[in-house]
Formats: sequence, C-alpha cells, structure tokens
Amino acid sequence: MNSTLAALTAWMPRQRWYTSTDGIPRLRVLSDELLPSDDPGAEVRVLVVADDAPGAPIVYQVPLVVRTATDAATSASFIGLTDAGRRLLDGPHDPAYTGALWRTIAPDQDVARAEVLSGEQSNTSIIFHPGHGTPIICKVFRRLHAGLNPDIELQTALAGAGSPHVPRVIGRVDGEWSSPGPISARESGSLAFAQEFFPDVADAWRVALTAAADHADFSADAHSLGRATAEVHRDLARLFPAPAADADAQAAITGAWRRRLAIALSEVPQLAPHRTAIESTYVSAASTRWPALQRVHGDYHLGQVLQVPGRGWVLLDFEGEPMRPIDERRAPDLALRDIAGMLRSFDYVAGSLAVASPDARESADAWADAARESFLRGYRDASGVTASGALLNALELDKAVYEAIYEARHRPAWLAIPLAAITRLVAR
Ligand SMILES: Nc1ncnc2c1ncn2[C@@H]1O[C@H](COP(=O)(O)OP(=O)(O)O)[C@@H](O)[C@H]1O
Ligand SMILES: O=P(O)(O)O[C@H]1O[C@H](CO)[C@@H](O[C@H]2O[C@H](CO)[C@@H](O)[C@H](O)[C@H]2O)[C@H](O)[C@H]1O
Repeated sequence: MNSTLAALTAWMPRQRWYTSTDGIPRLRVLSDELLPSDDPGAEVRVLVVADDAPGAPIVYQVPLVVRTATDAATSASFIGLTDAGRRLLDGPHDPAYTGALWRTIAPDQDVARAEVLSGEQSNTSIIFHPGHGTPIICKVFRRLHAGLNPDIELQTALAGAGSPHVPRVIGRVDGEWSSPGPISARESGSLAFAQEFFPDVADAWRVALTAAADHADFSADAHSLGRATAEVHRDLARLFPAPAADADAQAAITGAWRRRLAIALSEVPQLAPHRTAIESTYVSAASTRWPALQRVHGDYHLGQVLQVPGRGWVLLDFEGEPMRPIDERRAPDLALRDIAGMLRSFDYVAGSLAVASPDARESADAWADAARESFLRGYRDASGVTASGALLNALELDKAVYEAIYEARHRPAWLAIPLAAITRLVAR
C-alpha cells in the first residue's frame, strides 16, 4: 500500500477533480474494495481515501486497475507501481473497471464499448454503448460525502415525477467507508450515478455562444429555458416541501455570502475597492421580504443544460457548486439563486466574446441583455414570478464573487468577466 499511496500522491494533484489548492496530498485509506474482474490479468479495486492536506479532510474515490508489469494494456492511464511492482492504472480508462462498474449498474445487458467523457469536469463520466439501445452515462463521483448525493436525490425525484427536464435514471452505486473524522465510525454515500445519455447534443453554452457570435436571435430559446427552469422549480418545491424562510435559514444564506466574499477578497486583490459596496448590497437584500425557500439546482449555468431535439431543455448536474460545503448545498435555498446563475451565464457569453475580440463588446452586450429579458419573461410566464429587486441583485453579485474566485484559480484570462459584472452590479 505504501507505493500505491506514494504514486497517488504524485498523480492526484494533476487531476481536474482534485480540489485542494495548497500543498501535497496527505492520503489515508478509508476503504479498499475489490470488485469482481472478468479479466484474469487485472485486479479491480475501488479505493476511498481521505486527503489531510490543509483545509481538509476531503474524501476522494479512486477506482484503480492493477495489472502485471508485462501486460500491454493502455498506458495513458498509468499512475505508478505497487509494492509488488505491478502497474497501477486509472480505473475509468480501463475495461476491467468499466466492465465491473457496468455489471453493477446493468447486470442483464452486454456493453460493447465504454469511453471516458473528455473535458474539464468535477467528476469522471463514462459513456457506455450497449449492444443495443440508447447509450448510458455513468458519473463516477470523485469527492465523496456521507449520504445520498444531491445530484441523485433531485434528479431521481424529478424523473420519477415525469419531468421531461432531466435524463431518465438508470441506476446508482452506493458505498461504505470509514469516517474521515476523529471519531471511529463507518459512513455510507453515493459512488456513481447512471442516466440516459444524449449523444451529439450541444450544451446550451455552445448553442448560446454560437448564436451570440453570429448575431442570431436567441430570444425564443431563452424564453423556453426560462419556462423549463420555472417548471423544474415548481416540481422541486412540490417534491421537497420546505419550511418558510425563518431567521436562521436567512442568516445561514447571508452568512455564506459574507464568507465567500472574505475568501474572494483574500484571493483576488482587484475586489478590495468594491468591498463596502458589495457588503451594503448584501445588507439591503437581507432586509427585503424573502420568498419561501426550496431545493434548487444550485450551480445553474448554460453548461448544465442540453437542448435535446424533440424534448427541449434538459438540466444536468444538480450537485450544487463544488466549492460550497455539502450541508449548504442540500439546504432549501432561494429559487432566485438559479435564476441569478443563468443570468450570469448570459453575461459570460458576452464577456467571453469581448475578451476574444474587444470590438464585439457592444453587440455581445446587447445580445446578453435580450437573452436576459426573454429568460425572465419565460420564467414569469410559467410561474407568475417576476424575478427582480435587491435579492436578485445580491445573488448575481454573490455568483460573480464566486466566479472571481473560480477564474482567479483556474482561468485568469477570464477574471475580467466577473470583475466587470461586479462593478456594474454594485452600481445598480
Ligand atoms: N445525459 C447526458 N447526455 C449528454 N451529455 C451529458 C449528459 N450528462 C452529462 N453530459 C455532459 O457531460 C458534462 C459533465 O456532466 P456533469 O453532470 O456536469 O458532470 P460534472 O459533475 O463532472 O461537472 C455536461 O456538461 C454535458 O456536456
Ligand atoms: O464544472 P461545473 O459545472 O461544476 O462549474 C464550474 O465551472 C464552470 C466553468 O466551466 C463555471 O462557470 C462559469 O463559466 C461558464 C462558462 O465557461 C459560464 O457559463 C458560467 O455562467 C460561469 O459561472 C462555474 O461557475 C463553476 O462552478
């Protein structure tokens, strides 16, 4: 196990799903489960590890395949060597692990092919192409939490209630591991989630970006996206009844705005001149009348929505923002948070076009304004709710503050997008 942990310590920080920003992983094994393998040359192991790097412990799932050194299997997924000198491979890229996972989800069906979805994701998604029938996407959660993952919880309830706005649910995998905390106990939670996969479907970010770059009208799409959002909110409110927004719940939400601002101020020096104005926007929002709270998507933006031919808008990834603590993400919240998220996304379309070519700024901004108006109209037409005012303003600001942290950490060239939005929002 020593060599395995040493190899993982070097390999994990290079993975997009590894979230600790400071320091080298300090790993402890919380569970090490052997899965039945149909390849005699391959051992399939699912490791759950705690990382005690600063700001932790964070629990990660690391599916592994162990092969003999002479085995010629793929090396792109090579992690390192075990104590016995065998090769340690990243499970999702190896047929021995994908086969074992598939048999857990769909034991009665053969699968012809499996591939890892490429792109920058918080988790690792594998697409399975069965011999016949529609393809399946299985998301292997990387950061684990005790309890049912909100992505599974909300999408399973919505799909069960007949919502057309989420993919069909195929199955899930749960697991058990030792608690990472000081008290010795076991905990259980979600390891993977399988749903129908829509091949060759562009996400709304691509659709919107193309429309904006071509000066094409997006108002009908934005309107129907507003409607779909309202329908999902209506279903979530019915499926997960929540108490009225009491003082404690409000304090938890506004406290999270302030905590986030403190992190942003420490990481993004350009925010300092806006500090007082941001804080006073939060104070005004806290003193307005709050609507009822409910479960929400929590990390809603154009990249989380697919435009599926013959079906309309399909929402994905109800896990909430990866940087927020899981308890906050599970708590009833303001539906306005999702609306604010999508409005920020329209601004990102304009902002990214303007970063690439500054001459495009004016027409891109006009495109984003029109998308914003149509989206809000669609939401109002389906729900009767007109989203506006100090609370929406504060939520857009909180999202832009989050984005400033995200961009400073991952895409500094785009930091200007949320910073420009913050300047505008505090002046509203
Ligand atoms: N059912 C699906 N059909 C088609 N594409 C999907 C489906 N589910 C996810 N995707 C694609 O995979 C990407 C990542 O999925 P997501 O649930 O957001 O994972 P993560 O939690 O890793 O960010 C999405 O942005 C989308 O492009
Ligand atoms: O990977 P996740 O879906 O969990 O979301 C994270 O990454 C997103 C970027 O990929 C980031 O979204 C921001 O950039 C988008 C354009 O790339 C834009 O549409 C969003 O509105 C903007 O927030 C998201 O914030 C982050 O949580």
